[in-house]
Amino acid sequence: MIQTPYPVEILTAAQMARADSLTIAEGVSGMSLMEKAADAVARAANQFLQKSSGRRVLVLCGPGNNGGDGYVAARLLRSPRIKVRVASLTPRDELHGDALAAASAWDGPVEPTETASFQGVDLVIDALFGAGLSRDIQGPAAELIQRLNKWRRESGQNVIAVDTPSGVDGSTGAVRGVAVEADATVTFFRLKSGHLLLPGRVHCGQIVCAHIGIRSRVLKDIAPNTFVNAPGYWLDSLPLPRIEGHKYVRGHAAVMSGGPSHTGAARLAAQAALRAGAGLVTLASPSAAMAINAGALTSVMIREADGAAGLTALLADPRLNAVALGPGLGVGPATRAQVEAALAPATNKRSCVLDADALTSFQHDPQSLWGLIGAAPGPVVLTPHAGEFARLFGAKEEPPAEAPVSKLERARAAARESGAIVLYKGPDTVVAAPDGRATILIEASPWLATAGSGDTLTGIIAGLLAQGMEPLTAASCGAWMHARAAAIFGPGLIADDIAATLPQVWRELTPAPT
Ligand SMILES: NC(=O)C1=CN([C@@H]2O[C@H](COP(=O)(O)OP(=O)(O)OC[C@H]3O[C@@H](n4cnc5c(N)ncnc54)[C@H](O)[C@@H]3O)[C@@H](O)[C@H]2O)[C@@H](O)CC1
Ligand SMILES: [K+]
Repeated sequence: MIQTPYPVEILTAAQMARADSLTIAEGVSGMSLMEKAADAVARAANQFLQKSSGRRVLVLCGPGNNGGDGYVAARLLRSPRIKVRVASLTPRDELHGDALAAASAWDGPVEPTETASFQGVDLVIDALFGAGLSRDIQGPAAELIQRLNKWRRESGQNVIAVDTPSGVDGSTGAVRGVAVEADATVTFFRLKSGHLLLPGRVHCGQIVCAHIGIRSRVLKDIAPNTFVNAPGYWLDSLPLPRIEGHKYVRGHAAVMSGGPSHTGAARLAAQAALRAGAGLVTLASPSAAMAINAGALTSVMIREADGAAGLTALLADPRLNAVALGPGLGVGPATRAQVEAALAPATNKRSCVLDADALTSFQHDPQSLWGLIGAAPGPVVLTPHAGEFARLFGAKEEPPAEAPVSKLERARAAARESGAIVLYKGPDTVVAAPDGRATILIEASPWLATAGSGDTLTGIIAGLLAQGMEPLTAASCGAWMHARAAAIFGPGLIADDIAATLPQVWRELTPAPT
């Protein structure tokens, strides 16, 4: 069974500060948290040093408690075998609180960072800035980070970041001016959104989440609403077929096909819906494309459905409980009419996934789509990529550096505005619900950037919705399965391979028969 290496909740910097203060209020000292945090950093450093047979460590300390972690890690790491140097951005007499206490407990020399040399260093610990980063990095700190990144690239040696790579905003993943490129990042208690959102994620390298004595029960007070999109979040609600079940219990999904020269996208989606576990999948095909579609299908059923009227007639069957449309449909009024048919009020609950052309067809009038979603007979999932997202929700200009708005918050706002589950695609796919809950995908594969990959994702989600999975979980699980299949298949992947690899993903997720 696949294990998620991280706890499921994701915190903002403010929520993490609250977790700290609730813990301190329970009687745990800030210094004890710092000692444990530094111990986790020292352990990670030791692992790197063992692998590289390195012995010389340089710890770069900043002005706050992140720097404090650095001083403690330096003290814990130093041994007859391991030589540790400390360089600080700030003179010791300008430090306060736990950081000052940590610096005072370090009895070795402290160099100014301006003149600190990387010559002969095997490993650098970046303890410059963590959760307290509050503005763009400039001046001597920026020059130091540039020098560090250059040294890392040229020497091939490793960098471990404490809490976040300095310069990465822990909540948004944005680079504030310049940011450390790390091989590993050791964070504490829970991941922060900036660890998973781009570009922060790329700066983090491998992420370690260490226990430092903060109890999980503080989360009751904090009530986080962002989660790691990995099996830990949705495994319990994964629909599994039952021995006494039959195909109708597993739901019936419909996918609308485009015209004769645009049929492939819908077939990819339909195939993926079946592989995602829907009991039955029907491809709704315009009459002019029937021969082409029928000749290319086996387990997917086919029904003639011309335009919106044809779709309405098909959906009169109450057993069709999930419908997907968009891939290959074309942008324009005909597609808008089909979306209206799919979202038309009905007595049976029917989920709907809208992708690609079904979204772009509403680019000049998104309000009318929000109206349809509000009246729809069941949950609606929108799956825009960055371009479609900008067309539907406004191309929000890159935010000013003072207040970066993350992909996570943009997806959340979009879900609130549209009333739908919004799956904002990318290597850091975010899925957000109108009630504020959101997930960030942890599984990623560069091989997913291939034609038809999005059509497959649409189908997987439709297949999971057909089986009755709650929509935020269905969209999240769909995105994860899609990325996991691509990661398993790897080099040479084309969209057809994603559905073909889903059985392997299912095997990883389901308990072995006993
Ligand atoms: N009790 C706690 O709160 C714990 C905190 N821990 C560590 O403490 C860190 C947070 O500590 P702090 O809140 O002191 O914050 P930081 O140490 O991340 O940074 C705050 C300091 O950096 C300065 N600063 C912010 N942005 C700057 C910029 N762009 N250029 C130059 N200076 C800048 C601030 O003025 C302040 O002096 C965490 O990241 C973690 O490493 C850990 O020790 C675990 C326990
Ligand atoms: K750091």
